[in-house]
Amino acid sequence: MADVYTGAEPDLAALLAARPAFSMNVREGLSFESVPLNAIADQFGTPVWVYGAGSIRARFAALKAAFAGENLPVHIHYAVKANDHLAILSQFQRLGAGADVVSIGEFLRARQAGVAAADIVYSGVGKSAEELETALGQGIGQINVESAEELEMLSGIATRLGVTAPVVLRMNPDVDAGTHAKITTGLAENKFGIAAADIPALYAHAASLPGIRALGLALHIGSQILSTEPYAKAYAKAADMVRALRDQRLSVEVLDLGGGIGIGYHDEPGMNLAAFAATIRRTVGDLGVRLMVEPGRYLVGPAGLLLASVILQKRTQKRFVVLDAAMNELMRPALYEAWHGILPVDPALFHTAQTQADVVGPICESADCFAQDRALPDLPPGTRVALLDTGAYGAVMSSAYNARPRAASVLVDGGKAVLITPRQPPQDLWADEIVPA
Ligand SMILES: Cc1ncc(COP(=O)(O)O)c(C=O)c1O
Ligand SMILES: N[C@@H](CCCC[NH3+])C(=O)O
Repeated sequence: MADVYTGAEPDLAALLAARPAFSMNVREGLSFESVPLNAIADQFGTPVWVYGAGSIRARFAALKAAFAGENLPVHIHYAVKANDHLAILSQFQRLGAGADVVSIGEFLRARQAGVAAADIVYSGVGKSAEELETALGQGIGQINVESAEELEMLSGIATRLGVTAPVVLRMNPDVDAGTHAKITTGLAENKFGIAAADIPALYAHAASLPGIRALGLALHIGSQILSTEPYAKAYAKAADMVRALRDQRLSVEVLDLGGGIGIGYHDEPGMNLAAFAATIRRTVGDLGVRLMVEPGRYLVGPAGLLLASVILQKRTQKRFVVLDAAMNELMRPALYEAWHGILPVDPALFHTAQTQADVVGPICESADCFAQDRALPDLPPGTRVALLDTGAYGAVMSSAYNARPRAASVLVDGGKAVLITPRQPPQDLWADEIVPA
């Protein structure tokens, strides 16, 4: 194994060691699921999103195994918002996952990828009448209602269509998920869900409304949750609510436990899946309800990377590494000050002395910065870097800001890379714009 690379600086080596889908070879450089990233960049150009089907399968299997370890029949609904590419959705469809959607666009994407309407759950604080009508018309499996107003609207639409809407009420448990303020959803001050105090009366009302079948409760307290503690608190409140509803002789068949399972981006450990499953069993395992979860980030975050090339390095008061990828591709650092690992693809670069650098894109915003004061080797123009753990909330949040066309994406499976989105020709950016005469 003489050509396996072992000489990286500690931080780079630790990033690599913690990610089994990556390997470093002195001849081929950094590979992802056995495909050299330089070969992908040579063939498809940069910036390019790279997703790994093997990683997706392994992560789905690990989550299923954790539930099986607790003897818990929990159905997994993949949260489409994390990565809505049809190639990714069809991976989950083949694995037997349902889908969790928050717009009719996501619903139609999941349908297009072959997910049965009955296996789709629809959440969101502002579903339009048109969206609800389409979802009901296609026989959606579950609508997670987030307000009394939405419930009335849905009852009217379902009655008009002559169908029964399968409804779950989303309870806001007022629990702090201990995550970034912009991605916490289960506090009373957040816009999501229905206050716990209002649930009993609204559930009883739902059970009596025409066109509505009240199936149960849902909750989702936030994203990138790293400890089981907030889950334990929220799920205990949900269990109390199920019992209270049953005491009122209301039928509760479903409990949707939401998503939010966190991953390790830097040196923090990701969620312990066994502990998560044990928390579910302990808090809601004996309710005799159909349990479901809606993870997104956990399933796809580490299964993707953004591959970029260095345009140039410049030095003012500071050292800047300017990439051909920018905040329009990956918004998380600008939006949440999120930390993403950055690995050089060329093994020779691992040897060179590291100095502090800001890694930035070409966009005219100082927020267009992927990393500040990051210890990195010299990165000459044309060399490639991988921005790690960007399979979730990466491409889905990208924009065309600064008239930057959409980057290509590639799916790696069985040691082969296949193009799944071509790079957008720049002229497509204005192809559907109308200039009045
Ligand atoms: C209702 C709902 N379900 C599931 C998810 C998926 O979250 P995550 O990607 O953190 O698992 C979200 C996003 O936070 C959500 O709002
Ligand atoms: N977009 C967020 C997660 C939001 C989850 C959706 N409710 C992120 O990148 O971390």
